[in-house]
Amino acid sequence: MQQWFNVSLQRKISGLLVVLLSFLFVVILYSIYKLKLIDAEMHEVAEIDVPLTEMVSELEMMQLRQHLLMEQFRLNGDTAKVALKPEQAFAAQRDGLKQILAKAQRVLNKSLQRHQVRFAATEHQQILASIEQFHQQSDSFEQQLKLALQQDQTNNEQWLKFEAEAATLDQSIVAILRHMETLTLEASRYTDKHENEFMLVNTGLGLCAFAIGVYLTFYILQIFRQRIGRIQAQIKNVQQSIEQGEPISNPEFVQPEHKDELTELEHDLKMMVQRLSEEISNRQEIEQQLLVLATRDKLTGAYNRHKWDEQLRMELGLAERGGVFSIALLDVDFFKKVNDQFGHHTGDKVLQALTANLSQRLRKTDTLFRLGGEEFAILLPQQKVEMACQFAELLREQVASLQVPDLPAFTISIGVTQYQPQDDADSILSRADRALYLAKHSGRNRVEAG
Ligand SMILES: Nc1nc2c(ncn2[C@@H]2O[C@H](COP(=O)(O)OP(=O)(O)OP(=O)(O)O)[C@@H](O)[C@H]2O)c(=O)[nH]1
Repeated sequence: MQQWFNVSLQRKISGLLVVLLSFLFVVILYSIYKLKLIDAEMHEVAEIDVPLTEMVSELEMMQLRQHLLMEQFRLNGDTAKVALKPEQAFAAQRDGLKQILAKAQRVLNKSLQRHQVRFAATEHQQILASIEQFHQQSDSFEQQLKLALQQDQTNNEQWLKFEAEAATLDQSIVAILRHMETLTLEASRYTDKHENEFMLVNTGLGLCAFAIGVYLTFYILQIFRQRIGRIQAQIKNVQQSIEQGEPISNPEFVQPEHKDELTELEHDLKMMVQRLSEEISNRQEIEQQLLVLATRDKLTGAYNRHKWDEQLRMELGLAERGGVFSIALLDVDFFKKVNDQFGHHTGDKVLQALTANLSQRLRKTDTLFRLGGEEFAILLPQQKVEMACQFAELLREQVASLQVPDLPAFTISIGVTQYQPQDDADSILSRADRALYLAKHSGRNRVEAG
């Protein structure tokens, strides 16, 4: 069974069709066999039972005629009133009777020899034996009647004896007739029964074949619908992910239980979806890293000069339409000494500590940039110079009081300026630079506005 699931789809469908066709083949074979049987039975009825039924009718007629004859002879006792003499009348009667019985014997003998009698063959033989016996009784009766008539002994007593013997013959004939009738009736019932069986079984088998066909069709359609549905869902998933540039949500990857063309296709598609999902995730990660590299300073993590230029241009654009903003330029005091005294590595640590401290204090809208060396800038949107100076003073104080283990204390000087109409990137930066220069030359660890 397990192997069957692993064969190709074409072989699966072919297998199911072979099952269905085999079933239909059996149904057809059964029908042919049953039809032949019924045909043989119909032949038997036509060749045996119909002639026998006709003979039964003829024998009944003969019997009636014999009764009439006997009655005539008995009542009249005068041979002149009937067309034939009694012995002639009985001989004619006997000949007719014998002819019919001989015909019946021929039909039965022929059918028994040809093995056409399928039903109750022994009973047919019994009929033959009864007919034979009747012939003997009839011959004996005829002899006695002939003798009695020749000796003219046809008195009442004699007629009563003949009547009794004729009644015995009658009974024999009646027994044969009833036997024949019973057999023909049972034969037709037997044929009817076979026909009904044939109809019933064939209808049942036909319905079974139909049910199997319908089941197989729906089974195959269901398999296709499920599998193709899953493949379509995966393709849709991939399409959405490609359109949105997002990794594929929950890409399932289940090892297929059985192998055929569709499961292999499904499996390949899932592999492709998984790889695509990984590639999209990797690409996003790389894009994120590139973005960080392009906009952030590697040492401190603050935004770099490139980002500063971009943000400053944007802020200038907004300010030209009526906005306001300030910038603060800040520089570590005597940083060269830190480097010289504690080493370049400690100098780096100082820059990192400064960045971390400033970043903690900034508002969400403010941004810190490292412009180069130990020089930093803060962009303060919607801030006038007074507020910006107050904020810069706060930052300066906090840096001055900063104590970081293994790092020397350090201070910063800050130059603050506000956007002024007609400002561009260079002019506003130059003004801030001049303010910083002033702070440096005024003793450092100071905030100056420009
Ligand atoms: N450790 C370290 N030092 C740097 C880095 N960038 C620049 N410097 C050093 O910073 C020092 C700046 O020195 P100066 O321009 O003379 O300024 P200063 O010593 O801070 O003096 P003032 O600014 O006048 O207070 C130089 O010695 C540079 O080598 C850096 O990324 N790391």
